[in-house]
Amino acid sequence: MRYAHSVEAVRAAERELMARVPEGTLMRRAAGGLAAACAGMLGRVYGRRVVALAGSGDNGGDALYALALLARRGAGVTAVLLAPDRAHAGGLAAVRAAGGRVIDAGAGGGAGGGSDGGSGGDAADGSEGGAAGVSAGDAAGAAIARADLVLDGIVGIGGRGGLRPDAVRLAAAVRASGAAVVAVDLPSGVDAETGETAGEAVRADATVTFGTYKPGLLIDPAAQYAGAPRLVDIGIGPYLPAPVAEALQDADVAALLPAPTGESDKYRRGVVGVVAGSARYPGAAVLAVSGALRGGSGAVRYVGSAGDAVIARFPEALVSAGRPSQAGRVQAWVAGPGLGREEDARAVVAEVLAADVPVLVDADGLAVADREAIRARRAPTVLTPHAGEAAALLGVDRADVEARRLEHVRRLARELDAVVLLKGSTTLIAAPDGPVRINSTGTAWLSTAGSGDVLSGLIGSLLAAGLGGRDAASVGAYLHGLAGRAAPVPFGAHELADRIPLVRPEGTGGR
Ligand SMILES: NC(=O)C1=CN([C@@H]2O[C@H](COP(=O)(O)OP(=O)(O)OC[C@H]3O[C@@H](n4cnc5c(N)ncnc54)[C@H](OP(=O)(O)O)[C@@H]3O)[C@@H](O)[C@H]2O)[C@@H](O)CC1
Ligand SMILES: Nc1ncnc2c1ncn2[C@@H]1O[C@H](COP(=O)(O)OP(=O)(O)O)[C@@H](O)[C@H]1O
Ligand SMILES: [K+]
Repeated sequence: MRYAHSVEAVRAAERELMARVPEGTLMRRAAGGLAAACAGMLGRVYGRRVVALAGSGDNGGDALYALALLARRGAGVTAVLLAPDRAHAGGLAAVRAAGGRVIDAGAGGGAGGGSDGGSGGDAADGSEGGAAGVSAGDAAGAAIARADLVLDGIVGIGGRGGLRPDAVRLAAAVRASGAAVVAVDLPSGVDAETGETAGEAVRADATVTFGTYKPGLLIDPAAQYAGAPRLVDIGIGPYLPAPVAEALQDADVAALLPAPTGESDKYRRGVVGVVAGSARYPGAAVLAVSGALRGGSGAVRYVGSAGDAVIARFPEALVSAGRPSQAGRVQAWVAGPGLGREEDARAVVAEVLAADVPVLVDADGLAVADREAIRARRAPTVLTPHAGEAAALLGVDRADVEARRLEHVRRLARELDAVVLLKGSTTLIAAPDGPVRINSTGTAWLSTAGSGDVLSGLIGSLLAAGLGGRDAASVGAYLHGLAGRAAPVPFGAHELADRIPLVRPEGTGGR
């Protein structure tokens, strides 16, 4: 599991630990881990050109100390200072002592700002290159253009608002160069708490973060800027409170996935009931059933008007045309995909919500479900809106939900006293309490008609197999995302379910 904590929690834990260890210990640990990660990315350190962009805070300090460590291993290093007067004194001294070159980001030419600290060797010599989008006289731009690796230490968890003009210019130069980019703690310009970006931000290939993940590293759009996130343990773990967000990894999913045992029969494995499709949208029924058949429950019961289409595609489905309450044994229901919003749809959704078993409501089901009926339920309830559906449920604009997804998914979960899975490029899963689960296994190719129907069937099947609401929703989103990545592109939603067995993490399968 990846755990993420708020900036406030990180700062408090840092204070607790700092009171117990010699001064500078945490930054030394952070910089050591950072330098090791950079060395790993470079492969060979000796003779490579490394540039650190250093802001005036501790984030810049981390970058400078790491740069000094790389210089000691033979890299030619250049520190680009955004605020030379306020640069981290210890970090700067370390770079100078290691023979690194120091330049001022704002200087118009040469090794400007009077802070030239000597050359770190041939590889870092400051000849002025012609970087794309960077003026020929710009020493910082030239160093960035020639770099093998750039460390982004402009700003970390102390960042406020969008990047300032100097930083914006450097972020653009970094993007134009072919250098690998490692963000220090966070890509500069992204919001640590929410994953929002205000204007320009640094685009990293990897982010080395300290102590714990920050929610913004795991949530889009910031997650797209972070590249591969890596955690360096600096010892604050024992002082951190419960996380605000978390993300399942393969091992967590493998441990949660249901698999039959010697004593299993189809009823013990769980029967999932699917109420979906209509004369107008029979395909939604087929797609939801396709997902349900791949979740690991023992049987799929379809109830509705699209039984012929379902059975033609999936002969193993148990099909009936009557009411959900007369359909026979069901351990969890999925209601809503393609159901329409007529009176009849309202009635069957109400019937399903009245059942004392786990229920997932999606799509049209969300439009016709009675809020009080949802709130009154005792068995787990999972709602799976996309941003537009969540906006309708909350009575806000879709754009508001999209801009502040974390806030809105939490609010909806509390208002409806249910597990809410908010779909999108990163999928967020919130229960009324506890950490929000973040899933980013998906791909933009999943934005294809009907892919949400497959997801709802899959999650319903996991509910029927016995997973709780939060686990079923997050495991379902995880597998659905991986299935999208495994499918040849472009794909149709009907191709997704067959990929699910191929992407189940190792260690499961019940064999
Ligand atoms: N917590 C921990 O456990 C540990 C934390 N560690 C490290 O400390 C980092 C936090 O350091 P921090 O508190 O000094 O803040 P930081 O991120 O450097 O930013 C402040 C500076 O940025 C500036 N600035 C602000 N906004 C800006 C913008 N939009 N665009 C441009 N500039 C902007 C702001 O300028 P000012 O407003 O003062 O003019 C100020 O100078 C953390 O991320 C981690 O790397 C590790 O060493 C080990 C343990
Ligand atoms: N850009 C994206 N990146 C990753 N996944 C996405 C992206 N856009 C949509 N998805 C996923 O695709 C699915 C779309 O579901 P939904 O909006 O309900 O579509 P439909 O109603 O057509 O089935 C969701 O699982 C969602 O998280
Ligand atoms: K940074």
